[in-house]
Amino acid sequence: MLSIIPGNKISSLDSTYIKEEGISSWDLMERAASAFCNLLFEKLLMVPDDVFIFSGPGNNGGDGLAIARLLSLRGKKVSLIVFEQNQNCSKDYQINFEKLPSQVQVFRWDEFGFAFNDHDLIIDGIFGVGINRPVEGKYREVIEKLNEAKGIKIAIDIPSGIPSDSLLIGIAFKADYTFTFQFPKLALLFPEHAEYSGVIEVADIGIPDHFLEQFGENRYFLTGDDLKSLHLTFNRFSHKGDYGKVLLIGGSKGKVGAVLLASKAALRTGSGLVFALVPEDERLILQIGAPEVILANQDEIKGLQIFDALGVGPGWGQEIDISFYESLLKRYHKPLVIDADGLNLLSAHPRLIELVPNGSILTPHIKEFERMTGKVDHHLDRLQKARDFSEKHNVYLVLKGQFTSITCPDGRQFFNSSGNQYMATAGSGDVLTGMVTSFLGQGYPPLNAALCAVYHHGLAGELASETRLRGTIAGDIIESIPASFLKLGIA
Ligand SMILES: NC(=O)C1=CN([C@@H]2O[C@H](COP(=O)(O)OP(=O)(O)OC[C@H]3O[C@@H](n4cnc5c(N)ncnc54)[C@H](OP(=O)(O)O)[C@@H]3O)[C@@H](O)[C@H]2O)[C@@H](O)CC1
Ligand SMILES: Nc1ncnc2c1ncn2[C@@H]1O[C@H](COP(=O)(O)OP(=O)(O)O)[C@@H](O)[C@H]1O
Ligand SMILES: [K+]
Repeated sequence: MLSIIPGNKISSLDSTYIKEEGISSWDLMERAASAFCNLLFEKLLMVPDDVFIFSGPGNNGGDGLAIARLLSLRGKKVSLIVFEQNQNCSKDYQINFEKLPSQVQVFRWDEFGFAFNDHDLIIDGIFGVGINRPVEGKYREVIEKLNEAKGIKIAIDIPSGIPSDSLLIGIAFKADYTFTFQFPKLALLFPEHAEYSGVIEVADIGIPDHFLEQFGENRYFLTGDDLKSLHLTFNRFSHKGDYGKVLLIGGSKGKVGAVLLASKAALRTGSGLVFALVPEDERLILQIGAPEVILANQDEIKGLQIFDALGVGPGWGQEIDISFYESLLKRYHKPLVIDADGLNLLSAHPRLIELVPNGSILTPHIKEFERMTGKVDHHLDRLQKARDFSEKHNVYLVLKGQFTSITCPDGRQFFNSSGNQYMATAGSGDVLTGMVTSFLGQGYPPLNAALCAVYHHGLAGELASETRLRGTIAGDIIESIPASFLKLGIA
C-alpha cells in the first residue's frame, strides 16, 4: 500500500534511497521526468504541440527542465520560462539546464508575453514540496497570470503554492491535472484544495512501498492493487450460511428506501442472507422492492447474536424509541456498522457512544462527523479529530467524501482513490452501509471490511457513471458492484 510521506521527510527519503540504489539525485529526477511524460501521453487524448514550462529555482524546476528536454526530443515545440540566474538554482536544475536541446526556447519570466490559446499546454514546475512560505512577488505575479490564462494546465508533483501537508495560505497554481510523484501529497486530498489540484494522477518513479513506509506517518493511499489480497474466497461447496447472515435496521415513514438500498447492496456484495428490520407499516415496500430480503421480526431481534453483522441507522429518523437502540447496543457484542441517524442519535445521546462495541465501523459524512466531534475548522483538523475519536472509542471511522478516509483505533489512516463526483447522489451512502455490513458479516476483519467496501463502492460508482454521468443514481451503483469485482479479478 502506498505510504503518504510528509513533505519534510521527502528529502531524507530521496537521499537514503539514492544511496541504497547507488544512483545519483539526477537519475531520480530523470525517472520523475520520464514518468511524468509517460503519464502525459497516457492520460491526455492529444498532447498539444505547443508546451510552456515554468521552472522555479529548486528541484521542482529541475523536473521542469528535464521534462522540457524529453518533450522537445519527442517533437514538441517547448518554451521554458525561468525566474532565477542558474547559479542560484539547485544542483540538478543546473545540470538539466546544461542539457537543454537548442530547440527549447528559454525566456526570463519578465520577458515572456503570456499569450496562450486553448490548445496550449502549460506545465507548472515553479514550486513543489519544498515551498516554505506563501508565494509573493514575481512568483505571485506569474501564478496570477497563469490562473487567468487559457490552455491545459498540469502541475508537476503539486500545484505551486500548496504546502505538501497543510492548508494553502495565499495564492496557488490552479491545475487541471496534478501528476504527483510516487504517492499523493496529503494536502492534495483536502477538499479545500480541489480547485487547485484538478485530476490527481500518481507517477510511479520506482521507489518500493516498503521503502516509503519507513518515512511515513501511518497514512496510506488505497488503490485497486491493494484490494485482491484482502478478499476471502467463495468456495464451490459453500451454501448461503457461509457468507454471513446480516441484519439492517432502519427506515421510517418516507425513508424506508434507505434500508432497501442498503439491503440490495449487501446482497450484491455477496451476503448469503440479508434480513431487514423496518417499522411495521413500511414492510411491504421493502418486500416488494427486494424479494430476496427477509423481513426480521421482533423474536429474531431478541436473539441478536445469530447475526454475523448489523448495519444500523439508514433512514431511521430521530424519532425512534431510544431505549430500543440502547438495548441493541447492550445486547450485541460483535462489531457493527453505524450510519446516518444511527450516528445522529449517538451525537444526541452521547452516553450511548460508550456502549458501541469495540471495533465497530462508523460511517459519517462530514456533517454527521461534526455533530459527533464538534466544529471542525478545516480538513487537517478533521483528520486529527478522526484519529482522536477512533482511538478514544476504539472504533473504525469511515469519513465519507472525495478521498474517503478510514481511520483505525491505532491511528492508521487510509485514503480511498476510487469514486467520483457522480456519486454525490441521494442514497449512495446507504449503499456503502450495506456493503460494509456485508463484508463484515462474511467474516472480514473490520478494517478489511471497511477498505474493501469503500474501494468497491467508489469503483462501482465510477463504472456506473461511465455512461450515465450526472444521471447516475444510487441504484446504479448497486448494479455495478459485480462489475467492480470483475474489474479487479475477484471471483
Ligand atoms: N522523491 C521525490 O518525491 C522526488 C522529488 N523531486 C522533485 O523535487 C521537488 C522538491 O524540490 P525542492 O526540495 O528543491 O523544493 P522546490 O519545491 O523545488 O522549492 C524549493 C525552492 O523554492 C524556493 N522557495 C520555497 N518557497 C518559496 C517561496 N514561497 N517563494 C520563493 N521561493 C521559494 C526555495 O528557496 P529558498 O527557500 O532558499 O529561498 C528553493 O529554491 C519535488 O516537489 C519534486 O518535484 C524529483 O525531482 C525527484 C524525486
Ligand atoms: N465527489 C465525490 N467523490 C467521491 N465519492 C463521493 C463524492 N461525493 C459523494 N461520494 C460518495 O458517496 C457517498 C455519499 O454518502 P452520504 O453523504 O451518506 O449520502 P446519502 O446520505 O445520500 O446516502 C459517500 O460514500 C461518498 O464517499
Ligand atoms: K509544481
